[in-house]
Amino acid sequence: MTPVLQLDRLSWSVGGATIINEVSLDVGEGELLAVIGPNGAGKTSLFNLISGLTSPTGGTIRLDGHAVTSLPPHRRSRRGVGRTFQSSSVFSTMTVAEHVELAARSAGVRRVSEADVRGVLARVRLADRGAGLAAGLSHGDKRKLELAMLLAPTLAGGSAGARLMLLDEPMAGVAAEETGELTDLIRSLHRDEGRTVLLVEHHMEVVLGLADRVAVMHHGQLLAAAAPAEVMANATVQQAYLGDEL
Ligand SMILES: Nc1ncnc2c1ncn2[C@@H]1O[C@H](COP(=O)(O)OP(=O)(O)OP(=O)(O)O)[C@@H](O)[C@H]1O
Repeated sequence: MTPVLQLDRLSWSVGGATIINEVSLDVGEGELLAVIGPNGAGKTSLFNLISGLTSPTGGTIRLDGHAVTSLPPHRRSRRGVGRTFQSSSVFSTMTVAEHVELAARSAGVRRVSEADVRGVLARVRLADRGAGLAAGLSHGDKRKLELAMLLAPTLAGGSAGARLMLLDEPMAGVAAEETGELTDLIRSLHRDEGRTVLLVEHHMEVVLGLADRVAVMHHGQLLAAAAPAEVMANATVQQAYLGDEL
């Protein structure tokens, strides 16, 4: 089967520095791949390249076998690439439901009913929070809202929403007691709905609890991509972490 995502010698240099250095990686349909690595390894930069926020200076990106290397972010989003960011990005003056509606409309959905919005919010366990301001949500619930926004294109029979979800540190800023539920939610989007997930995460218990495979970045290079246990036992990976005193 053609991988959902294929990176071939992907590189990105800026101001004379090579930030991403010839990364080649295939991600299969329905796979949950965690991307780990010390601070500054290039994880977010890799997400920026895959989502189209930045353009590579070398190599290619394929989605479902088709080159998307030079497509702008909104065209990739229409092909099912959805992304969340390291810091949660909600609008303080908008309600929770309005966020979902906005995400649906910007994905081209014309008619958005209250029931549709409630359905998406229920999917992320925020069913009773729609009328409240997003600013009033806990960090964990803001993260759930961001996931709801990735699912929003499903409204009114639109597309299936993000099939390839790029989640950049979804546990950042989330209270310890909320991480379990958020982890369950990500697992269910992956296992129950078959969505392909790339996850950048520093919490190793979350990575080990979720990932089918772990990719390790270091100084812009891909050190390893393998089953979690294999990666943890890899001497080069251990050296990369110890060397950076993580
Ligand atoms: N636009 C840019 N211009 C110059 N350097 C950049 C730019 N974006 C990122 N970098 C540098 O590239 C390197 C990788 O950054 P990136 O944010 O991708 O790392 P990361 O692995 O996501 O780190 P963290 O775990 O701290 O979030 C860092 O040294 C960063 O300073």
